[in-house]
Amino acid sequence: MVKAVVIITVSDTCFKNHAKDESGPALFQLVKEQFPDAYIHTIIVPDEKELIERELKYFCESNIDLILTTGGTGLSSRDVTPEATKAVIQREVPAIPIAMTLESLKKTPMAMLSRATAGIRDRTLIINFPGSKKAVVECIEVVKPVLSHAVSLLANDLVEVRAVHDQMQSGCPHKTSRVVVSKVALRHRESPYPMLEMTEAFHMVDAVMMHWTERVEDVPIDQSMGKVAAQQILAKEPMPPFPASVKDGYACISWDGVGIRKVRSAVTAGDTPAAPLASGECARVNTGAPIPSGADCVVQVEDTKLVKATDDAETELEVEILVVPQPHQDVRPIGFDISLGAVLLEKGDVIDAAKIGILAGAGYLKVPVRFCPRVAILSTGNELQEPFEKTLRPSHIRDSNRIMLKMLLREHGYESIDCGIARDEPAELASAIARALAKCDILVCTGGVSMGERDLLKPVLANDFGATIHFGRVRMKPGKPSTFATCDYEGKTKFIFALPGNPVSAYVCSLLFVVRALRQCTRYTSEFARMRVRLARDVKLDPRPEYARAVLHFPDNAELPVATLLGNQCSSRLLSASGASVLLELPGASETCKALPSDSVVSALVTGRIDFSRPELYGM
Ligand SMILES: Nc1nc2c(c(=O)[nH]1)N[C@H]1C(S)=C(S)[C@@H](COP(=O)(O)OP(=O)(O)OC[C@H]3O[C@@H](n4cnc5c(N)ncnc54)[C@H](O)[C@@H]3O)O[C@H]1N2
Ligand code: MOO
Ligand SMILES: [Mg+2]
Repeated sequence: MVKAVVIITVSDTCFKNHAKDESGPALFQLVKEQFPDAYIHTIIVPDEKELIERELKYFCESNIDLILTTGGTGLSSRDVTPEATKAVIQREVPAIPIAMTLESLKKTPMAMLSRATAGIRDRTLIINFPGSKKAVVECIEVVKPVLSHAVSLLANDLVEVRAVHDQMQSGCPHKTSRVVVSKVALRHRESPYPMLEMTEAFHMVDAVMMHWTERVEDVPIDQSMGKVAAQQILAKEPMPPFPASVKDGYACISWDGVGIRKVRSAVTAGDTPAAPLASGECARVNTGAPIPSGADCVVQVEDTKLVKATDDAETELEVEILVVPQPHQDVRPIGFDISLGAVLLEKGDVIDAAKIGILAGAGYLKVPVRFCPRVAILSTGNELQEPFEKTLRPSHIRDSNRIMLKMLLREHGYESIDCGIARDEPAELASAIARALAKCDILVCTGGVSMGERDLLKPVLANDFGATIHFGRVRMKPGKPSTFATCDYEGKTKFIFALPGNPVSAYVCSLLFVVRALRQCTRYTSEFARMRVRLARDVKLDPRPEYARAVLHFPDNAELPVATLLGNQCSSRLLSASGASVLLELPGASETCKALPSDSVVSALVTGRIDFSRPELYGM
């Protein structure tokens, strides 16, 4: 059955003036008569090969059964429709243009000058028609009898392909999707997702991720930097494990006082002392060397005098102690630095360089830390190009979200896996998500969560992955369509934060949901530090509670820092997050309060750095 048809008029003239298009509307009428229940979409494009190709591919990937083009099949240099078609089809159907040409030749020899082609891409049949209305009417009559059957054949093929794919690993790169792009006129006019308050959304994430926050992993100490200790660690050895000299000098018996000592032995660091000292004897020792038994103090070399040595001066035989030694002087007793059983790490401690040194010194090679989930980042959107691409195609933008989120997570101490860009096509989204889920515990994707007909994230998650959408809207600005879902993938629970595509929304929601969740998993507290600040200027309130990006100033003698918003807070304007130290928690507007005057005190979440290297920003 033919369910969806696209008619593309290819003509520079009609593109400039849609009113001039006669063959497109004629085709529309004829298709409508034959398939009254089909969804029919028409567009006009100029005679540009790349553009035609792009549109053909786009509609082939959108579950369209039949694409009919009209125009651009002649001999002029601008006529490129057959070339564009040949570039996208995988198999030609040569008999269709032959049949059309044979019929047209009965009317006019001009039919010889049409280069129309026909072919198949995936499950879509594409047929070129000439540009004139008369030719279109004649040609459609020729193909009419086979259209329905051809489309059914292609659709049946797909059923088979789907069955094979369903049996295959869901990580298959060619995953098909159960989501059919619905007719745009039938889309929701109201979001079906209830709007959660922020606190409800946080509670939901906490509750759903709770069992993860208890997970612990043992990591080698050199990979534990910045992680949080998951249990108390006690010293299993004292440090030092022997009484050690603090100075380079002579280990003595303090009771002997000042006077001449026989130098009995020499002990450098790492040596084992030979014999115990007797009264009147000393042992030469170095810093860190063990004190021989019998000795109870060390006299530094500066407080002694050489009395007698061997002729070759290789060995000291006698020294004089010049300063009265005190018992225990310059000796670190066993366990002086760390006693046996002392606490090396408390549960919840953030591991730093010194702690790693302590663990190494105490013989710990691994340390139990809070488990850090693997995070993957995926951008979605037909309009997205890679930042490194030289030229920007028409109506395209560069993907800024992916790298921004990667770096934002890194700023907060978390690494992530880059999963590229997926187009807004159900099958492509499904395979990109499947590939990402295979590599991660938490998937962060951006785009495609709002109300547009190409916003397919939620249906793809629900239908293709059986995901539970815990929330799909939150009363917040920016970030209203923020979505949180979980699904089982390859027997494991995966957490999905599907964030809005607007870059600022992605930035703020990543902080408030993703970084927060990661902190909850990896630390014992998820909260950002909160501080009270004064508004530098009046602020108009949005109906939704707003997270405004701001910098702080610290005026002399002011009791609170002063916050200045980083310009226009529109959710597409990433400059408003550039250099932000805090997110101001502005309340939603009420009947009685629609704005906050300057000097009002509001709370601010410290989500960024305070850059003191730019004093002009901070009023210093
Ligand atoms: N009828 C309604 N429309 C919209 C609503 C609504 O409630 N009703 N919500 C608006 C809000 S709020 C937001 S936020 C956006 C969220 O949009 P989506 O998540 O569906 O994202 P997209 O439509 O894919 O893109 C939105 C915007 O962001 C740009 N974008 C997307 N990805 C990237 C990227 N990786 N790098 C840079 N820029 C990106 C994209 O081009 C769009 O301009 O929906 C509103 N609409
Ligand atoms: O909620 Mo949207 O993120 O304002 O732009
Ligand atoms: Mg959208």
